[in-house]
Amino acid sequence: MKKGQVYEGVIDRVEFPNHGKILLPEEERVVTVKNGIAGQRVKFSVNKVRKGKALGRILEVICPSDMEIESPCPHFGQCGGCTYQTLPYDEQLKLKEAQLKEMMDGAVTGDYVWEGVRPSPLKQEYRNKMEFSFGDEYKDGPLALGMHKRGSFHDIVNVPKCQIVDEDFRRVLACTLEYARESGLPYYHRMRHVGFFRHLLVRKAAKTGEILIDLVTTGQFDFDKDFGGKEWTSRLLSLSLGGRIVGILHTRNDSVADVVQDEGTEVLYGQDYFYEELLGLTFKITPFSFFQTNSLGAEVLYETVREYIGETKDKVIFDLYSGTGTIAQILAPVAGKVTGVEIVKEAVRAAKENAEGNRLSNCSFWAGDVLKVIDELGETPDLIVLDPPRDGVNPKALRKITDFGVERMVYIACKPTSLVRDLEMLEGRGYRVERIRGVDLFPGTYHVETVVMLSHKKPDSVINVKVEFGEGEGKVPLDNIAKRAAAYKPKERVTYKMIKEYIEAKYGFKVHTAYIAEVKRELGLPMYDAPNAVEELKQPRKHPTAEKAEAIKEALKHFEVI
Ligand SMILES: C[S@@+](CC[C@H](N)C(=O)[O-])C[C@H]1O[C@@H](n2cnc3c(N)ncnc32)[C@H](O)[C@@H]1O
Repeated sequence: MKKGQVYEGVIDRVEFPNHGKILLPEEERVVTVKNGIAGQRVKFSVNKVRKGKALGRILEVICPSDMEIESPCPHFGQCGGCTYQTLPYDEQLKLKEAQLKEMMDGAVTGDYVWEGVRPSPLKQEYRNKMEFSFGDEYKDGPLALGMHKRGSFHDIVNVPKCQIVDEDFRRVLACTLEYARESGLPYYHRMRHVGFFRHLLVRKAAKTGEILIDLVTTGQFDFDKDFGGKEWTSRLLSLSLGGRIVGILHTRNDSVADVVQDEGTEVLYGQDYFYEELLGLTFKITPFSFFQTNSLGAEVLYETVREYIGETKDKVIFDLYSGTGTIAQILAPVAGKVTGVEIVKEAVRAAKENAEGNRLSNCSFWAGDVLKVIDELGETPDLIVLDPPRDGVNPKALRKITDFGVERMVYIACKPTSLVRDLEMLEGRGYRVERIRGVDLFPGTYHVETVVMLSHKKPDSVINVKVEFGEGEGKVPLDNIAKRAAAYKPKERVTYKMIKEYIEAKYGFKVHTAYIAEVKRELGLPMYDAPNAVEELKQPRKHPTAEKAEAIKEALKHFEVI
């Protein structure tokens, strides 16, 4: 088998997140392809070959799987947003259940109660937030506004009929694209760093119907004179929508990174926030703070948290990685006190305002990194809820969290592979997994939320053992203890900085963080995203030279990462 060769085969199964496995017995290989469905006969090309494994790319689906239906979305296949639009929803759930259960069975050592995956109340039109990108529809235009094409970091596909958002999103999208095309201004080219249009952020609350719209551009053209921001605003306001526009904003972003970054936001109409309701409470949401993107699904998720945390009367609860304070406020009415910790200041401000608005006086919120802030809180929790970003919890922070020794913890994970890593440490530190339930907040895609209830193991009985240390019969030599302690000492997390410094000292050249990330990704190692990255990273990946890739691998070996 060689790189570039084309084969045909049937996808045997799909492993999390979207890795289809094709068995080729004549080649004695399993080829992994992305975004397929079990049972599909596909034509694929081989991209990489390594020992018994190979990576391929689907070129064509020759015969669909028996399970498949016609996609409700006409953009499916071209658009990089969804993976499973042609799978009936109950099959999507079965797939997520099987994948999640397999991962959890592999990660948890004892018995636990597996509670399946709860469906999203809405299968389509469920998102309350969408971040559309500007680009070229074809190589030389015209201007497009939509999603990244599947497998591409550059090309944009227009998605006027996107099915995971409702008609209001589609109308705002169409109106903005039409107006942007009329203006004749260019989109911001991420490689050449020239141009104007970058992203369109649309948020709409499922319960209140309030809509917030934010156009993100560079400062390379004048927003009023060249683009005509006022005219765009009045066109939006004249749209006939099911919901109500409460704010239209313009955010300037001249940074090179291809994520939405706020370098100054101007309110063109109304206000720079909107309100959403969850489980009877009201939340003020600002443009850049985290809020679950499926409001009705979030209610199912938070109900699970409330059920898993158990008896909370008079208890002190820590809500770590608290975002706009949703979980803290949902638990506060039945708890003694809840303390939230969140790194984004804007989210913390919103959380405090929200708690006031919801008349909850037993919540407090602290801005900062969980790793540092929990040392400064000056209180000890009885129960802990953890809802970390995609990378999971920093191992040093997890150590401190487990040091509290609370009786029960609830861990919410949006990336099960990070959860698997953290469960190993939690079990190693005396926690036992009691219950696990998935909640599907992202129909049509491979993403799934996982909620885990953990309890601290308490001894059933205590036996007193007398041990004498020293040399001689019946005594335990002291150096044996030191050796065993060294073997159990947890490894320190290896940082990008350490790898860079090692390589510079040994090889005399510098390596970019993105190169290290690329090599780690290639090796299938866990990745640590930027804490505040907005959803998916859309920057083109950087590829190191062979020499640098080898140096990085050697450094990873040196630090015992591989
Ligand atoms: C998955 S969200 C959970 C938010 C919230 N629990 C909710 O349901 O809306 C994770 C949150 O962790 C925050 N975060 C990321 N790294 C952090 C850190 N080191 N310390 C504190 N918060 C962090 C992010 O800004 C984000 O708001």
